[in-house]
Amino acid sequence: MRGEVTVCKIFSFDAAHQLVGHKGKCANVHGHTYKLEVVLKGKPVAEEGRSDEGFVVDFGDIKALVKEKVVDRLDHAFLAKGDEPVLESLKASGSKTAVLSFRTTAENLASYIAYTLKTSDLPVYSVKLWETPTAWAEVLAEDVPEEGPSYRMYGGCDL
Ligand SMILES: Nc1nc2c(c(=O)[nH]1)N=C([C@H](O)[C@H](O)COP(=O)(O)OP(=O)(O)OP(=O)(O)O)CN2
Ligand SMILES: [Zn+2]
Repeated sequence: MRGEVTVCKIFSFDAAHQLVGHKGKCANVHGHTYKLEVVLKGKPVAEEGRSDEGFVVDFGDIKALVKEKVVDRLDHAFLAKGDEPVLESLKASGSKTAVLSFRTTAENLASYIAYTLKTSDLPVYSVKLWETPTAWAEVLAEDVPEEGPSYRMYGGCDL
């Protein structure tokens, strides 16, 4: 739309996961330093003299919300679907886990993050999640179904 601007805030978090049943090495428990790019789109605030004059959303406010809703929940956690053999022993030992109910692919995680932020009052345009320095998944907010990503139809989420 005319006058709109996209802005982006970038985050990073470390997490472990396991793709049970994967044909290759990702069937092992392993970790990633994920990079998360959150892109927002809107018209910059026009009112003169406001603290947020000229901002789409204050980068500091984006940071606080994305940290609270996403990063702090996933950082240094074992990201689980729920069927990983190692999950119960990790929980029993007090390790941080995030049981998401979906297979923890980059695609599903990006969809989960896009839905979480879209339903948190941010004018989200897109979410790009880098799983490795050479592989990412991107979800446009307009492509997230109203009822949420399909995993919500067959499972809950403890976050
Ligand atoms: N479409 C997807 N394919 C794969 C995913 C995924 O989430 N979506 N995930 C994995 C593994 O979890 C892991 O990310 C391995 O990915 P890969 O790119 O194969 O990792 P490498 O370390 O081999 O990367 P290089 O940069 O090529 O060394 C697997 N597939
Ligand atoms: Zn992986």
